[in-house]
Amino acid sequence: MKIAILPGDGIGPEIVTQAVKVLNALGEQFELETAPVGGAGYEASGHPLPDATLQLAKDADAVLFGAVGDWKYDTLDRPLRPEQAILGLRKNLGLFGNLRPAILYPELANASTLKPEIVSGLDILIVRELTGDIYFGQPRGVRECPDGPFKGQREGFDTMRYAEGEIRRIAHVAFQAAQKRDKRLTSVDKANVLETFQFWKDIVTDVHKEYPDVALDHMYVDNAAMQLVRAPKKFDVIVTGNMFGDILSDAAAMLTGSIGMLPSASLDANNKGLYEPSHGSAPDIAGKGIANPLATILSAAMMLRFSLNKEEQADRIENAVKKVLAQGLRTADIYEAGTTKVGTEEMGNAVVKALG
Ligand SMILES: NC(=O)C1=CN([C@@H]2O[C@H](COP(=O)(O)OP(=O)(O)OC[C@H]3O[C@@H](n4cnc5c(N)ncnc54)[C@H](O)[C@@H]3O)[C@@H](O)[C@H]2O)C=CC1
Ligand SMILES: CC(C)CC(=O)C(=O)O
Ligand SMILES: [Mg+2]
Repeated sequence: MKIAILPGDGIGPEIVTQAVKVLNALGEQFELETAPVGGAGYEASGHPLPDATLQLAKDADAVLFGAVGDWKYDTLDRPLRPEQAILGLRKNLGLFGNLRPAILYPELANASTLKPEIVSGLDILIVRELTGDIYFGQPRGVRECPDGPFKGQREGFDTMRYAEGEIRRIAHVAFQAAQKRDKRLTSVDKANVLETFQFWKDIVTDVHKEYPDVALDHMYVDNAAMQLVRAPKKFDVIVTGNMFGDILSDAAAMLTGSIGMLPSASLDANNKGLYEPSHGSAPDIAGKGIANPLATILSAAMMLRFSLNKEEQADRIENAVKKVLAQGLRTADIYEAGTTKVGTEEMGNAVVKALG
């Protein structure tokens, strides 16, 4: 089985190194091939998603991705900016289904900024559409404002759009995920304001007819943001568009103690996938050896489960993560008094040791 390893920028290489160590300790015969991506791709060959990196990702059975981006690239033309690499991989590989499970491990109940009684036992799944919406809609750019009080001035604009088929396929992913859980699905939209999301709501409602065993409700995204911090355990599965899912999943990350705990799977129609932590390249802590590698290690577990058909090995990794947390080991982002603060590498080593 071939796995493309794309560490990227910032803390990307630090956390991916730990996940690779864990994969190598499983005793499986994986073929791992590493390639530059993001700012590292730009430095290596003048493009954030070099042709060879994209080809490797296409040829592999799965992709393990770190993170891309650094402030120093923010003035480059947009097509050359590191973030285009992850957007390009998602689009080129057809990875429309993004699963972001927000699970609070009992040992981290006090690491969350919310009261333990609000978050303990939390286990929700955010299903984010990943290849459409305003992140990809055309046209976009900066132009001369054609009308209104600011006519003649420059204006920035983007296009929000969703095709029926795009909504249907992510709705099926979400309903099927809900069927395997508590059979409750909340579709998050902004149908009270946006045409795109009234359409979204109508299509999700139509797809629901095929899943009568799942209870569907609809919620506006502003209310969903509030409910996520007010009573997050009321959710089971959330399905939403690309931008709302991006924002809500960062909020959900804090319910689990830290964004360094939130893994993700980005899947195509055949469960081929890219696996990455939900966070970015964290330039503020890059190179310090303090980043939490657990979201990446847990993403590797999702890779084993969803794309490589190695359920038992996925369980081994997840159990090892539970074990190190029970041992009291914490990176700085989840540290609290009475626990043992460890760095990125020590945390990775502890997970390897706990594999059993
Ligand atoms: N998929 C990707 O590659 C993504 C890339 N980005 C890029 O990452 C760069 C930084 O973006 P930010 O908005 O700062 O978001 P970020 O997620 O990188 O960091 C936000 C905050 O969370 C902390 N953090 C993130 N991951 C952590 C970890 N594993 N352990 C401990 N603390 C962690 C950071 O130190 C920072 O204070 C930007 O260039 C952005 O475009 C952002 C999100 C996703
Ligand atoms: C480049 C961004 C769209 C990445 C991001 O924030 C995410 O996928 O969560
Ligand atoms: Mg994000």
